[in-house]
Amino acid sequence: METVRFDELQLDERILRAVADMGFEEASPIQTQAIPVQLEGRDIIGQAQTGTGKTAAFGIPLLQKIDPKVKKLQAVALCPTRELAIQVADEIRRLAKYMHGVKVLPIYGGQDIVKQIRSLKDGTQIIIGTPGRVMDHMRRKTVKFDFVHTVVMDEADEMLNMGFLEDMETILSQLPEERQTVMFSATMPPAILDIARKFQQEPVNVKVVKKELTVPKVTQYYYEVKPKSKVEVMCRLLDMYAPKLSVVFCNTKKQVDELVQALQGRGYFAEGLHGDLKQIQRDRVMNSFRNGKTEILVATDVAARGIDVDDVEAVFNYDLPQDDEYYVHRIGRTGRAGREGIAFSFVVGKEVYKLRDIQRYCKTKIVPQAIPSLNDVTAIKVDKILEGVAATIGDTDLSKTVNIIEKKLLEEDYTSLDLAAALLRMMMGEENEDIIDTREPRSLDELEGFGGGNGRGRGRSNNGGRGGNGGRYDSSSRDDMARLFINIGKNQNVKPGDILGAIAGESGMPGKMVGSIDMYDKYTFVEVPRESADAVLTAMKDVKIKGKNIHMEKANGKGK
Ligand SMILES: Nc1ncnc2c1ncn2[C@@H]1O[C@H](COP(=O)(O)OP(=O)(O)OP(=O)(O)O)[C@@H](O)[C@H]1O
Ligand SMILES: [Mg+2]
Repeated sequence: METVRFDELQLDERILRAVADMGFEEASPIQTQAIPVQLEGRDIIGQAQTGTGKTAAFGIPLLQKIDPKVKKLQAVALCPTRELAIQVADEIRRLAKYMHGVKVLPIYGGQDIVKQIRSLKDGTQIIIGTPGRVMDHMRRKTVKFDFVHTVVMDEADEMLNMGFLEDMETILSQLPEERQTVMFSATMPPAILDIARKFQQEPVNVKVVKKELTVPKVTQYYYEVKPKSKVEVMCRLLDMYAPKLSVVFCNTKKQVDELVQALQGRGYFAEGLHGDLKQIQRDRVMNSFRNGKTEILVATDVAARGIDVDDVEAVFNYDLPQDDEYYVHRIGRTGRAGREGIAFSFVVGKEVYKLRDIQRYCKTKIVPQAIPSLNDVTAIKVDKILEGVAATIGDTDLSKTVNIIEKKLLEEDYTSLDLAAALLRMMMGEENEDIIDTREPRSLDELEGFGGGNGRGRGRSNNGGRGGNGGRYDSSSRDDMARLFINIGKNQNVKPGDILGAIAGESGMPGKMVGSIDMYDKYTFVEVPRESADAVLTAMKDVKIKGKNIHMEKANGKGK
């Protein structure tokens, strides 16, 4: 991918200086392509892989348009989470370092609103906020949009997922019509196009995602585990790979709390982050993680999007994410700005099929790994202890200790070798029997059928762990299936059965021919045999489901 130097982008000299201070040498591909488009004033939909500098890709042109002398709100950026609002505000502040008189303010719920109002009055030109809090200020008339010329939606698709659609619509409808509207994310599901159509004018699509949605420098492994052994497996991996910082994703707040307890109990520096914590606690945890005191951040998906912490070397999917997109964002917390990273996913039983779907969606390779055996972990531990021994011999005066040992050896009838071995044994901890199955799992590419099966199904030769209950998932192999998009989902109270029923009823195709039905909040993907896809689309043209007129189209790789 062709990139340019920042000084080739016709940027304000003050921004160039700030960019140099930040240590950026070249513009990243998304920056190279998206900055000129925005400088022209065009609306834009920007898609690029995680950690490739989308913040500066919108932050730089936004700043270039700010007039520091005008002490009025000029630009609004919306983000899905508080942590992200703070981070984006920090990055824009760094970029604005030499633009004296530019004030950037993050605004989010849980923060003292009176203080916020005071700061807003103080000539703030740029706010970075969560939609809810921005709405709040709008209603109180403590923000005025008359001079706003730029609005950014960072992680626009996530704001939709979180149900911010109405808030976003209200905010956007209150902004001056003459404005630039900018959207960025690493994933752009079809639903986002509705927003674009509504609020943007002839947007330019800038897409620099390559073949795969995930970053190539992130090695992706998965482990087939039993629910009971997850904690143990995680600790083994933490010990084996010793990542500087890790982010661990769980699907529920309760699981986050439980895992944090388990890890702390085993002596790891772990802290939890989720939506039930008070803002002050969330800030404390994030700060402690950013400065390395907390080595393991255990979080729900609040930390999946946008969060940028330099030394995150590993991401764990302790629970597999519900949606394919989340996998991309979660593992994107490592391998940022060209660094390397490693991602570990745990699958229990038939979740392996879900992971196969994720692999297809990301167009990447998620490689099966055997769980490290206790012997593996012990070997690593021993190596580390012995490295420590060598270091101590190298730089400590041991003469007094040697005296103690010499004396002891004269009194006892064991050798110095026995003594060293005993000390090592004591440092290694108890020797337990390894109760975890540490054989290598099957590769995702070798799986047959559609899942719904009965657990792990080890045998490679017999039946490959497939469902085997005559269910509809068994009818064909997935490559024969076409994926269709429907613009309704869980939020409309629609169940998979409603969609299945409508398709079977309208097209006359037997329900069991329908493959997987993936429901999201606002849309659904259905698989039907490829040769029947057109007939289904025609049959479903003027159909209502649950009283709603639906629209169906081929997914064309969207969403998968
Ligand atoms: N041109 C550049 N050269 C080097 N580093 C850069 C450059 N642009 C941005 N960075 C750094 O790269 C890191 C990732 O950037 P950023 O957070 O903007 O990624 P992103 O594309 O928004 O990722 P995500 O999809 O996860 O939100 C940041 O630490 C940022 O400061
Ligand atoms: Mg980002």
